Formats: sequence, C-alpha cells, structure tokens
Amino acid sequence: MRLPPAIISHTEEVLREILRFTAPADNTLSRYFHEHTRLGGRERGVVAEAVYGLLRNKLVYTSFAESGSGASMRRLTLLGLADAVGVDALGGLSEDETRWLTHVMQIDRNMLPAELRSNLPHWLYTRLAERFGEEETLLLAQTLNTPAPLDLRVNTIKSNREQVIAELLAAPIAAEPTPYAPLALRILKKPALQNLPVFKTGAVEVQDEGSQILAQIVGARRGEMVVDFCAGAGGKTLALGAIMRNTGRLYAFDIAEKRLAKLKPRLARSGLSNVHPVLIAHENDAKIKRLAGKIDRVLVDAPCSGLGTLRRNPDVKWRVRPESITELNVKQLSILNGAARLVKAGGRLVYATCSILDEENEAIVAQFLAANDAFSLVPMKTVLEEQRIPLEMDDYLKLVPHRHQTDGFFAAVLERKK
Ligand SMILES: C[S@@+](CC[C@H](N)C(=O)[O-])C[C@H]1O[C@@H](n2cnc3c(N)ncnc32)[C@H](O)[C@@H]1O
Repeated sequence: MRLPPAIISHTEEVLREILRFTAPADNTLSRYFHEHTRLGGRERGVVAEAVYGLLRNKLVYTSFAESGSGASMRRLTLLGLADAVGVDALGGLSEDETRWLTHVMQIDRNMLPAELRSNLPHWLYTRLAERFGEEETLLLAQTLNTPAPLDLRVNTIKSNREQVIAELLAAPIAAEPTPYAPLALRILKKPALQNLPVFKTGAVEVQDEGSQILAQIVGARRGEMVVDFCAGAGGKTLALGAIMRNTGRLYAFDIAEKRLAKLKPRLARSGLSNVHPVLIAHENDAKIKRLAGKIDRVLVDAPCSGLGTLRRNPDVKWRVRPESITELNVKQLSILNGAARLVKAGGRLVYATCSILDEENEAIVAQFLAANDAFSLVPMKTVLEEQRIPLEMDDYLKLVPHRHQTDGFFAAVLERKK
C-alpha cells in the first residue's frame, strides 16, 4: 500500500528545520512528532528514516538533487523517502518526479568520486584521509554512515549475561555476546526495550560496547574512591558502580544539572547505592578541592565533538565546525588538569573522548604530560592485558567502527607517580 502524500510534506517541513542545524536533529524530530499527534507509528518511522538517511547521505543527495526540477528541498526529501521505502511506495508523486527518482535511484554510487561518496564535510574528509589514507577513510565513512546495532550492558548487580540472553530469547529477541566487553550483548534488530522486564528491573542498560570498554579500562576495584568527572546522564557511572560491586564511593560530577537529573531514575533502576551525584560549577569548583589527592581512579569522559558517534547522530558532522574544535581543546585540557588534582599517588587518571580526531585525543594527552611530570602514561596494551580485553592496541585505546564495530572512542590511562 502506498504511503499518503502528506508524508512528503511532513518530511519536507521537519527537514527544513533540521537542516538549519540550530538544534540536535533528534530533539527537533521528537518535538515535531509531539506537535503532530495524528501521524501514526508507521508514518513516524518513515519520516525519521528519511530524515536520518538524508543527514547520512547529504552530499550524494545534494549532487543528485542538482538534476530534476522543482524546489530543491522537495527533491532532497524525495531522495530520503525513496531510499527509505522505495519509489513505488510513495504516494503523490508527479510523473516527472517518478521518472527522475527512478533514474537517480539506479545510479551506481560506487562510481562517484571518493570524497562525495564519503558524505563527510570537506574539512573532516581531509583530516581523516591524512590519518587513515583514502581507502580506509572511505571504509570508516561508510560504517559511520550506517546505523549502529543496539548494544546492551548486563547489570551484574541484578543479573548475568546468560540469564539476560535467555530472558530476551523468550521475548523473542536474539542477543549475541560482543567480542571485547565482558558484559555486552548485541541486538541487530531494534525492539522497543523500555517495556521489557529485563529493562524495567534494571538487569540491562543500553550502552555501546565501546563505552563499556572505557568503563572497564578505568580498572576500578572494590572499596575504592572513584570519580566520574564528566558523568552526564551516567552511562559510564552505572558501569563503574557495578564494576566496583556496589562498594566504595563513586562520585558522579557534572556541570549540567539536567544531565545529572537523568542519572537519578537510572540509578534507582540499577540497584546501586555507592554513587554520589555532585553538581559542580566548573572543573576548579571548591567542592572538588576537599577530595584532592584522595581518589584512586578518575575518569574524564571529556566533552568533545562527538564525531565518533555519527552512526547514531549523523547531524553532528554538519553541526561541528573546525573552529569549535579549537575551543573544545582548551576546555578538554583544562578539565583534565582540574581532574588530575584528585588523583592520589599511584592512582590513575583516564582521559577519554568519543572523537576520532587526533587534536582532541593524543594531542591533549601530550600537552598534559608535557606540563605534568607527576604523571606517566600506562600503555594501553598493559591496561587491556590487566582487564583481559582481547584487543590489540599500543599506547592508546583507539576504537573505530569499521574495525571494532563500536562507536569511535579514544582513551589514555595516566598514573600519578608514587
Ligand atoms: C561526553 S559527555 C559525558 C557522557 C557520560 N560520561 C556518559 O557515559 O553518558 C561530557 C560531559 O561533560 C560535561 N562537562 C562539560 N564541561 C564540564 C566541566 N567543566 N566539568 C565537568 N563536566 C563537564 C558535560 O555536561 C557532559 O555531560
């Protein structure tokens, strides 16, 4: 059955707003759906798929939209919808539009020039090509432009991996253990998890395997004092709390009250009682001073460009500007310096981002180490061996989706000398 013609105008309207890039695409989309309650479930799914498809493939669609006639926003919209559901499923097309769409959908995209095919902004394509070379950049771009599977973390306070696999299977949802993180499960289809008992009881949390590896390499142990310096809504806090077996003290710092507020219901579901959320004003807040030199492990999951998460947030590549990365770099170094004061002798400081750009990653660690000779780098190879994570790395953790099937992540482990 063909989709009603109104789907085209809804998609076009919401796209027009999203392409201004003044707010995250998922916020704009949810607000639009909230304001248009008559749109049914299937229709919402199609609009969302077309919008995300366009954000992922904007360069190629824009070049296709140069042919054909009529307003360019309508042509972009039609391309997004045709990729999502096929030309034949669209109602309300003119004969010209049907002919044009059928023609462009048959173009072999593998024959397009490399940079166009990458669907990355020019500045980003250039930087990645410098690091990975053209061939690997295309592979990376292709995986970054493909939706991520759904990864779960099993909460050992409430359950174990085998039990969760069995409960999911009864739903019926097939979940497979992932290769690196000991508590991760991967689901290829995306079921509505929120209503399942395994989720409601806190037996699982949604978390990319890469994020789980980051929490693991902090190496937090039972009874320790640990700080998650940029805790946000607490994805890694919850993983750390469980790794510490609900013992010791785990402080969850953040400057954003709204994000910390989102941690509260997750904490309640998790069954953890060792977590202490603390709202701080900035990285040098007086609240931090009283903990100086007392903390065993500090995780700095720094604010970053988020370019490693394009599988989930494809609009980020169009929203991030090279100038904003320079501003972030100043903040990242300042937060790392602020957090470092907490670490006790022999304690560890972990710097992490979900960026794939060297300037947010190795460059920040190098600047920090150059100015702080009380700290030395613990090679990631050693840390991964300690944690029995079967990943080949040298000094740093560098996860990329085309090699590890995770989001893009970076981490370095630094130790305060005794
Ligand atoms: C990458 S996000 C953290 C994600 C979180 N760790 C998780 O696993 O879900 C970075 C966080 O840093 C916070 N942040 C920004 N500036 C900060 C500062 N000066 N001190 C502490 N946190 C800060 C942001 O509010 C944001 O929540």
